[in-house]
Amino acid sequence: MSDFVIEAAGLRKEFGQAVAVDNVSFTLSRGQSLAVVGESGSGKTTVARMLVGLEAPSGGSISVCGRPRRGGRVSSAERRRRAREIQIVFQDPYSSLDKLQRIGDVVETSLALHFPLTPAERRRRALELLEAVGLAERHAAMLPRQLSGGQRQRVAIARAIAVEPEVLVLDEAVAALDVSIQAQILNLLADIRERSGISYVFISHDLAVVHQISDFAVVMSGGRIVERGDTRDLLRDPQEEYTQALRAAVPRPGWKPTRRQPA
Ligand SMILES: Nc1ncnc2c1ncn2[C@@H]1O[C@H](COP(=O)(O)OP(=O)(O)OP(=O)(O)O)[C@@H](O)[C@H]1O
Repeated sequence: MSDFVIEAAGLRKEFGQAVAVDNVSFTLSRGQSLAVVGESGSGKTTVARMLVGLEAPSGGSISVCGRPRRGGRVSSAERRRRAREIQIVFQDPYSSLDKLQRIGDVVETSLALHFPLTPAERRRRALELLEAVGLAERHAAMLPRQLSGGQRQRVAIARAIAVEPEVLVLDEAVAALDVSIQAQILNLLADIRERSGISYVFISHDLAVVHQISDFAVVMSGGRIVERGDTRDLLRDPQEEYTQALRAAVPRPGWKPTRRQPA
């Protein structure tokens, strides 16, 4: 069996006349964390959406866990199987959480789709998962609007890891959070990876964040990969002007964070 959990080869996506992604190839090994980095409009989100099947490639191929992903209609059993392989967490979990669904039920619904558990077992597992992302039992009874942006992002992560996927794609998953909350979520993700051996594809425009979470990075500009390598090397010694410019935006010691708008 292939050691790669993701093999993307020659990926391309056209929207009408516009080419959003052009000849993008990379692999991800089990337990690794790969960053896809680039400025706004570089094609990162389109790559993420193709990986999880939300967008069909115009060209190229994607294999997840050694199985080629083909477009077209898929059975619900196949959809469930794919969900066990790869999950995604978006920038703003609020829009992907049902506003009327209590937090405990969000996680339980995810479990119910994938595991034959009794209601009591499911409840227990949901509480364990919430605890694993730093939420308490009392949060289970709350609605999304009663939580902070950082707490909502924890719920989205709990819902995704409930499925025990091989790969988690995080699309600007900490971009809307305060710097201190970002750090908490990044630590949480690092813990989860260490405990479970999950692999990450971490999509971000922010090299400072990427530095903390990924082993390898690909740098995208205008839909193409312009540079790739070990994240530390890329940050220390970027070869491409574009990467150098991205790096220039990384905070240095003494830099004072400006508060971002909460999600
Ligand atoms: N559904 C769509 N229809 C038409 N054009 C699209 C669509 N989705 C993305 N694009 C275009 O494809 C290009 C890449 O967009 P994409 O969202 O992948 O970039 P990005 O690097 O993730 O940027 P951002 O961080 O701002 O989302 C952009 O020019 C965008 O306008």
